Amino acid sequence: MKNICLNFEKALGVVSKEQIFAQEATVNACMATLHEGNGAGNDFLGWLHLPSSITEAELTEIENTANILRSKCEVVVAIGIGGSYLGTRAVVEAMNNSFDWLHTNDRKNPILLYAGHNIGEDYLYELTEVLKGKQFGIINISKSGTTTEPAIAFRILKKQLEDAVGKEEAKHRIVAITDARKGALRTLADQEGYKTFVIPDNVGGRFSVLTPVGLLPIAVAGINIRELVAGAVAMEKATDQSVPFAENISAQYAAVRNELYKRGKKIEILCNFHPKLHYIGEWWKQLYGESEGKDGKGIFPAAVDLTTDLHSMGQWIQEGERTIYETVISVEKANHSVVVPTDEANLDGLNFLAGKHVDEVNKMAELGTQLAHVDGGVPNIKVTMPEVSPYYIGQLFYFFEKACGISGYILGVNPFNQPGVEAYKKNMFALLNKPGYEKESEAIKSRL
Ligand SMILES: O=P(O)(O)OC[C@H]1O[C@H](O)[C@H](O)[C@@H](O)[C@@H]1O
Repeated sequence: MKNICLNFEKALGVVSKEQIFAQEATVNACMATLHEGNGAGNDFLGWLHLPSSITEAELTEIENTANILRSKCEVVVAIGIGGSYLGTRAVVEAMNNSFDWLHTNDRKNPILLYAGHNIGEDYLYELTEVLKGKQFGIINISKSGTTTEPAIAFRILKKQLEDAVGKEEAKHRIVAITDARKGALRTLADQEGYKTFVIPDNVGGRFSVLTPVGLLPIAVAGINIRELVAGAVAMEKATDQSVPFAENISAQYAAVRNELYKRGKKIEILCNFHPKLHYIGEWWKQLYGESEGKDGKGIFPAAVDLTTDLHSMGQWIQEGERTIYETVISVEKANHSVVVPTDEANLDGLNFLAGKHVDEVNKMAELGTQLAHVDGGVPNIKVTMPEVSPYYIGQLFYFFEKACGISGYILGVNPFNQPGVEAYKKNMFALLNKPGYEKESEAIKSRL
């Protein structure tokens, strides 16, 4: 098996190779801080050796539970937000057929739907409507067990399920993934007798995709979680502390992005030329946004789908403020084959493409875009994955996680907390008159 690889040749100019390699000692020190566990947020380092510590028994238990849900349900709703949602969706959207829900006959896998990642009344109405008359189950995922969005969705869907199949059967169709001891979801799950999986204390939400948080719903969708984990294990080895800087892609990516940041490149745009990787970008935005955006610092993580967004954001990227750089996820080969047909009339003038694979056209768009953006003053980093498969997505996850830990330490922040997320929650509870928020309610209302 190959590994994903990193190429930053086209990021050079604003910063030189020598300047990047001059960071080797700093990067190695940050890597050591991670591995020795003596830096900020060191109680959240469970992800570091997570892939290689997943046991056969854990995988089997997850697969067995997935099989129960798969045998009982046409639809499974994964409830969760942020780290309890994005990794699953990233894998499922990348691996499932893009028109999955239209494949209604002889389905091998239940349809996976999502809830709890917004507070949309219309979304929840439409979801509850579509579930009427369907055999469905629920995976309720919340590390803290107290997050409002998933809690509201669960309250609604739990009732619907119990009304449809009775309380007893509902218990067999609900799985909770939460803290071992704390939180409202833990209390509820224990009281109701749901099957539960634990999110380890030392794994933060945005680093949790390779725990049952991601593995259970991904397995329910019929995707091979063993390959996903195997890919992550391979990358855990390839980016280990023992691997020198010159060969360590996570170390290099962390160094390059910080060197660009120091030189005024404040925004990183993760680009894909593969529409099915859209949610990889969403997952990556949470990983880097929550890890680095604090203390008045941090690269702003943005993401675009190309060529789609070349027809909307392309102008800005080419000629807007020169504070951006790009990291392109490049997929070497497509999983399927579609060839551009010949057309006798050739009214669209496309016969010069006849006989070519669509992916060949896409690759030239990718190359042309890279050169145009580099010419326009946008440094370009490339992460190449041989194909879109669970194995290489597993590699990609771990590659970005490891680089994120190192990068956060280079930046001088605690990459493993997210104190800023609480501000909106506090205001929302005050505005909603949550018991215990009386003072805050009074204060916030006087500002309206
Ligand atoms: O899994 P939960 O505890 O419900 O948290 C879900 C998400 O929401 C929080 O507000 C955090 O900002 C995220 O880091 C977390 O992934």
